[in-house]
Amino acid sequence: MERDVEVLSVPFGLGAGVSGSEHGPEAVVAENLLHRLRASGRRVRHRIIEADGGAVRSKRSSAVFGAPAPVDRSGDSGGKPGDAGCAFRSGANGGPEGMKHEAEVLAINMLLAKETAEAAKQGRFPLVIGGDHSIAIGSLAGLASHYRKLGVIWFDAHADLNTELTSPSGNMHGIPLAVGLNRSRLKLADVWRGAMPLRPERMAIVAARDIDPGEKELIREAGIRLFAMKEIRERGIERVMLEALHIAGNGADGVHFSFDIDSVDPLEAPGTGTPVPEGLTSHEAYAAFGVLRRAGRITSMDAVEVNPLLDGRGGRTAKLAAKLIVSLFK
Ligand SMILES: NC(=[NH2+])NCCC[C@H](N)C(=O)O
Ligand SMILES: [Mn+2]
Ligand SMILES: [Mn+2]
Repeated sequence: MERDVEVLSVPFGLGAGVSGSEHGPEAVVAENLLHRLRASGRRVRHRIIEADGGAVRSKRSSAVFGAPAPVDRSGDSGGKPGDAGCAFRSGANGGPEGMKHEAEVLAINMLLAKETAEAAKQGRFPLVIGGDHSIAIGSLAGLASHYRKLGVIWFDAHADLNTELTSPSGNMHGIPLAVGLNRSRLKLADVWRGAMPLRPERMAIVAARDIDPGEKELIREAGIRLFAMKEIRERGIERVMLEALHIAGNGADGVHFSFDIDSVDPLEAPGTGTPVPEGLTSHEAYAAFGVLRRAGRITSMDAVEVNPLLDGRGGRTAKLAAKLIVSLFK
């Protein structure tokens, strides 16, 4: 039986270094998303998850902490230790480890975790539309309380495996997968009680090509399977996806698909805050989604990091994201 879809819009962007991803859900849903999902024969329900009546979404650090506005880091993958930008690490903008907007990220994710846990429990398919990728913390926390053996397929130009100690940027969207593994100071169960930490053996990262030193070390040490662009080009995305499914689905009672739009090449998906060249073509992305749809193993999904403010006129990145999402269901 096809599951009903619970679309959870999360207009939250404070986990990213640049603003705009908080407008992602509106732009993606505006592409007739709900109607197109219903046309796939599913029952679809849509809810918007906001902390603080939504006030938090527009507040950046100056307003929240009374501290100076963040300096321009010219994309948040910069700021290697020793850079001037690293003043952030101990600056007034972050928490104890220099992470930015940690309290807001925790608050929104506690709300979201409740929703993904409840939807999964009711047998629905939680489809979380972000927002920056820090909201995957809440998705994972809720899902990992219902599914005791959750597998994860992580589509991303990045590994999102930094911890509060290794993050070069202080941006919370760089750490969600480390939180899922309970490798960070913030633990999955702090977000939603009863959440089981993810197992690295049931994790596959696809299309990552901008990985920080601390993340590389964690990938190596934990033995996480990473499908780099080189391997994708050599073997083809279909074969890679079958193996990714095999890994994530191994003994799993649920498989979460976390889709960061920056996995796709910026030539085709420019509307995102941390673009990295040499990514997937849209054709490869469709092929990947096709493999996932046919396998029928995916039980929940995030679609994150669409930034309409960087998308130019026409909103091609939001359009692509919506089309890809729909292709997972029909
Ligand atoms: N979800 C994302 N787009 N994450 C980008 C992370 C970039 C970089 N690795 C950092 O930790 O800041
Ligand atoms: Mn990401
Ligand atoms: Mn990314």
